[in-house]
Amino acid sequence: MSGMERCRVMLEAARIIREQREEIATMETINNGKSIFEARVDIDISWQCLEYYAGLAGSLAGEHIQLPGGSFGYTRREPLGVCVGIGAWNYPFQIACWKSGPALACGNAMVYKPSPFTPISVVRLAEIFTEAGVPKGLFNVVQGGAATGQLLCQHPDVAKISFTGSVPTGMKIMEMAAKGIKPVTLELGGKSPLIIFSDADLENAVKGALMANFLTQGEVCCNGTRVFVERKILDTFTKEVVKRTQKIKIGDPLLEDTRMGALINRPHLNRVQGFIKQAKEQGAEVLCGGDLYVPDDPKLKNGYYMRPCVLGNCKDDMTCVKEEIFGPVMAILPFDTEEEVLERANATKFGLAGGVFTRDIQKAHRVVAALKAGMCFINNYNVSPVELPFGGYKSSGFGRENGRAAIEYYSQLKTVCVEMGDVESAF
Ligand SMILES: NC(=O)c1ccc[n+]([C@@H]2O[C@H](COP(=O)([O-])OP(=O)(O)OC[C@H]3O[C@@H](n4cnc5c(N)ncnc54)[C@H](O)[C@@H]3O)[C@@H](O)[C@H]2O)c1
Ligand SMILES: O=CCc1c[nH]cn1
Repeated sequence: MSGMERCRVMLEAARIIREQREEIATMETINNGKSIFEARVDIDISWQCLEYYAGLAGSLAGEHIQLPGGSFGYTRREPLGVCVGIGAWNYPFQIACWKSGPALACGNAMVYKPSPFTPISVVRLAEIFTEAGVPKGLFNVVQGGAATGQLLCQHPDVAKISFTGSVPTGMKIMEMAAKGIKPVTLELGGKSPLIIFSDADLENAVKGALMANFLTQGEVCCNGTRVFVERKILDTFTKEVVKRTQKIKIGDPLLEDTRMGALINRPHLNRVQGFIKQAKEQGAEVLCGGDLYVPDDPKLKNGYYMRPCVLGNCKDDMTCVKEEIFGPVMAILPFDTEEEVLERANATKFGLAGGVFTRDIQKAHRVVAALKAGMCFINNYNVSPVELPFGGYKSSGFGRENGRAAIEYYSQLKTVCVEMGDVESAF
């Protein structure tokens, strides 16, 4: 298909998703456990992603380069072939759109493997693509776990792998990709810093800290889980954060007013609880939450719910400050100077995201320029406009999703050199 033809099909897929927003959001809530309120936002970002790449599909082009003597060259932007997408369980539908959007826009096929913990909604995406006119077999869903993922990565017909998941799995994927000389995009974990200066708008900074930590039960890769607060406002900020955290409505994720649903599964809930226990042993203070939550509704009593947790008295060398918890656990850390906080913010193996709240615009830009992270926020956190590239530095991975940048990762450039004169032979 031409770019414009692909554009039309993708726009139709985006339209169907938009039309079926409620049904898909409900499916995603059941799939993952996140609140319906949030699932709707995920679905909106998903159709916006397909719309965005539909828009780019028609304008993909190479360039013409004039050479001496009337000769010239040109480049063609060509698809890679069959791309494999492997997704995590926290944003099942959205991750599949972030991968399939640019992949299909560039003319590739995709075989997608969702996490076995959230197998459902991606199947609906495949059906929607077919309804929209995507040729049969162009977007395929294969269910399974690690073994299936390995088979896909090692398959000789696979041209590219795009992976979203943990750092340890990312390493394995990269090894397999290396053996097949396959390009790979790795969207991995994080332990991102959020820096709150004393001149920040306190109301926005508090809202930002909650957005940075408690969406999707805290199971968000780019969460700003290390909240550095300038000492002058530590007490006021902490009190306000704790007050609002305690008000978060936990429970049945399908209810309209629920803002925090259930964690993904029992082992993960136990793991998160283990981090909190260890934090206490290492001297952190639980300022609120951290315990299990049992909803009144008897049918939910065995659900994987916990109260969102704010940890005070944290030190940089504590496990809860160094490791990705991937649950609703915020660590608050005081700081005194810009120089000091930057050094501490960057002292991590991860580099996915970072944020700063301040009214001083020069300071804001200076700080984000110094942060070693791929996705930085000024005076907000965890918004995901599809127009902006997203991806990590350091162990958080490489390659970018979203924005024009993703086109580079789903296409290859062919150069054609055209001679308009005679061959000047050396022989
Ligand atoms: N950077 C991002 O955009 C982003 C987004 C969401 C989640 N994440 C990260 O994902 C992690 C949580 O997700 P998870 O627990 O599903 O991660 P995971 O690494 O356990 O699994 C991710 C996917 O990889 C598959 N997989 C597991 N082992 C494999 C192997 N050996 N070969 C091929 N595939 C394999 C899984 O079945 C799943 O589909 C967190 O670390 C989080 O930060 C990152
Ligand atoms: O979990 C990390 C951020 C994200 C959201 N959608 C896809 N990735």
